[in-house]
Amino acid sequence: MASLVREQAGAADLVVLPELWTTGAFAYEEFATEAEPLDGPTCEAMAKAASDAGVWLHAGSIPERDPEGPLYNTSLVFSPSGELAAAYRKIHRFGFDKGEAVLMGAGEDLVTVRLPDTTVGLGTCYDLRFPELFRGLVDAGAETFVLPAGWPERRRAHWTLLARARAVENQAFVLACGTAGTHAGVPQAGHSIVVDPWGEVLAEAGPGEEILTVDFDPARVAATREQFPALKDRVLGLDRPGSRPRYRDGA
Ligand SMILES: NC(=O)CCC(=O)C(=O)O
Repeated sequence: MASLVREQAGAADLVVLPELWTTGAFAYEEFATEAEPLDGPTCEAMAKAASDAGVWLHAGSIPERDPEGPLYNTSLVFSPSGELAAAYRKIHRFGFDKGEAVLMGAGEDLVTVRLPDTTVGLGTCYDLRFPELFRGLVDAGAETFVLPAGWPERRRAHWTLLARARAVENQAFVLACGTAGTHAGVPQAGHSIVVDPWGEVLAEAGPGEEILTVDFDPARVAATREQFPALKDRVLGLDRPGSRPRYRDGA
């Protein structure tokens, strides 16, 4: 993975990797054996790859071992000088009563990170189904969402639909990077996708392993929000701390 990142030197400003690529999102038995702390060998290698390539690197997520807590599914962002600029512990764990949902702890913090031209809000895979997370990230200043995933092929229609929905409703870019191949018997969707703030798909990968390259202008977020200021018309603020929605039955 580090050599693939290094190949982007001079070609990309930001490189994005998928979810749990050291194990596979469905290789549950490997989470504990492969988990490592945020100063472990994978983070070290990714920090070095980012600085060697001189790129911002969203290094996807890894199983994080917190010496004082449970495992977490943690996404990592490194600056071009190899600093860990952000770590996001996945809030919505997938699996219902098994897998990640029982093997990992839930993150509690919404995380944004300022890149030179855009503020990035972080989400991971299953998080894509929870619009309130992304609205919270918008309230924290996010203009671009970066979302590593290990999304199964059998729900690929949801992947595309939800990536576009999160882009349209938040008037933000969505950069969603998915694993390809088959992990622990689960065929992966691939189809990494980049959606613009109007909901149009700027680029989409195929089902296999691929490097998807896209040029986008972060200034389009402010322009879209100004030209079609729907975000200003939010009324209920159900997701705002202290808000008091009123519910009543019938007339
Ligand atoms: N790794 C995941 O979070 C999988 C999510 C998924 O399969 C779904 O939302 O569907």
